Amino acid sequence: MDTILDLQQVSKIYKNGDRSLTVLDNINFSITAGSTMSIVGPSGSGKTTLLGLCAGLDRSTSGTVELHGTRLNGLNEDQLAAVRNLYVGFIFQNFQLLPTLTALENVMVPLELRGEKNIKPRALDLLDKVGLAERSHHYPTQLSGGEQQRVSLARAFSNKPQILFADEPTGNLDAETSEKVVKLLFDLNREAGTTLVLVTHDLELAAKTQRIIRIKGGKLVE
Ligand SMILES: Nc1ncnc2c1ncn2[C@@H]1O[C@H](COP(=O)(O)OP(=O)(O)OP(=O)(O)O)[C@@H](O)[C@H]1O
Repeated sequence: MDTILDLQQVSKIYKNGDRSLTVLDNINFSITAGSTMSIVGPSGSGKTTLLGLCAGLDRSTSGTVELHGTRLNGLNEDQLAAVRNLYVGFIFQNFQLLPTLTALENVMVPLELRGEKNIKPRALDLLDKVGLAERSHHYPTQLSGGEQQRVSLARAFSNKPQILFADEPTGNLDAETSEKVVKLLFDLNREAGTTLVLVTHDLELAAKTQRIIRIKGGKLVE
């Protein structure tokens, strides 16, 4: 089986003046391509930080992170962004849609960044997939939390990611919308073979993934 993500002795220390906070302490794990995994643990235990390091959004203080065979340590910002554009989708806890762009334009951004052509119909297709084609011209503030989350999913899908990281994908959603979003995520895994890595407090959702790792006090307890 191919490994898509490998972490060796990864630590993260935040420095604030002369104070330092060790958030992650010697984390080791790897993920098989096409599999599903959840990261669980108490609030403040470092789950979001870990997800950011895995996705190349942030850098570890020590240790190595290898994504799709590329060692992220040592890459400059442009190289990191290129790796993210090629392989990674990310769904943020608070959606992080661009407020001055419509739903459609938000979904078009990764396609533009990849230099692809004929992107409008493709972005519309993706919005249709998440049930929002009719709201494509709405701005984020005109959409409910669940709708914004689905735009954020469509945007992440538009990258055709090899690996999708989702931080609390159901955190702000009602039960019905949450079910729809979870179905979309697992459909993507089944149909496109996208590796899923979820951070969640929802143990029912975590139990749907093939593997669960627990972070506690910055350490991994599997
Ligand atoms: N940029 C930063 N600078 C300094 N400290 C940070 C930074 N980002 C996170 N932290 C601290 O790191 C710790 C872990 O935060 P993180 O968001 O990774 O935890 P979490 O497990 O995802 O929490 P939650 O479940 O509440 O979202 C917290 O104590 C947080 O205050």
